[in-house]
Amino acid sequence: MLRFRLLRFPLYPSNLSALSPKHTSLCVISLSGTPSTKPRSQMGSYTTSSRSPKLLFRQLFEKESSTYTYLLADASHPEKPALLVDPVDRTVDRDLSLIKDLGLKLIYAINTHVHADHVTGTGLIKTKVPGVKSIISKASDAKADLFVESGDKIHFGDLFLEVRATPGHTLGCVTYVTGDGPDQPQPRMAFTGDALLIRGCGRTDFQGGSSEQLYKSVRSQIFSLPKETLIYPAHDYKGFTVSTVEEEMLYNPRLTKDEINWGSRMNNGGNFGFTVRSS
Ligand SMILES: N[C@@H](CCC(=O)N[C@@H](CSS)C(=O)NCC(=O)O)C(=O)O
Repeated sequence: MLRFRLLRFPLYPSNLSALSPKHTSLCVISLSGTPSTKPRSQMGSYTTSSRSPKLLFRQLFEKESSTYTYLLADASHPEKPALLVDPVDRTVDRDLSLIKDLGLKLIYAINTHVHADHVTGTGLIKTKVPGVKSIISKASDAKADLFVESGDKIHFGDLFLEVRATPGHTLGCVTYVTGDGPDQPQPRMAFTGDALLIRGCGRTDFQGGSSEQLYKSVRSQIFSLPKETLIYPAHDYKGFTVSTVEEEMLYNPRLTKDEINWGSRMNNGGNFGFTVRSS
């Protein structure tokens, strides 16, 4: 069975021994407090669903790791080609059953990064659905059938995802963004993995993590998208499902900080308006 290399980290906090020495002194951050002082009237009134005559879209949740898996398909294409973003092994049967019910043809199982908190369902899917190709970034140094890098496009029917490199949580993190064009979903949708979470971001204390890189990635590759772009993260721990670029630019308590304040605070568990627990 095909598995990515770094995958079987036990859940926190017992995984610390599996990580590099730098992790053991790291703080665990939990959220509290008000994220922003900016008035809500600054924000446009954007929809939180995407419109496309072609796209079939489902957001699926795995509760033990609080992970979102996303199903996208071109429902107007005769073969209804589909892909899964960040499938989890525990929920593969559920996801494949849904795909069968909807009459879709799964062609790709793709990952935004090598997940430290759960096992990707990609390998299991490949044993259950012959012909499915796994995809991950070249920079992740993981195993897969196909490797992508910034600027690549992943086509499914008439639709496609664009690849944007967003390292920082891990070296190989990428964000997949729905295409820009007449037949593509509007607003665009960004599957940000752990680079950008709703009102948060991925931790940077894992091997290959870099707070400086994460800050630059989010600013240059995600916040540069149209403001109405929908943000779909790989995890949510607070019950959120979707956000927009504009909402996160205004209210994300971490990414609204300037760069100088960001780096040292992220690395040292400093005050982002969060309660910080040192381990
Ligand atoms: N903060 C989470 C704990 C789980 C966790 O650390 N999740 C990772 C993504 S999976 S590797 C993460 O980056 N979380 C963001 C963070 O700020 O910790 C929780 O609240 O349960």
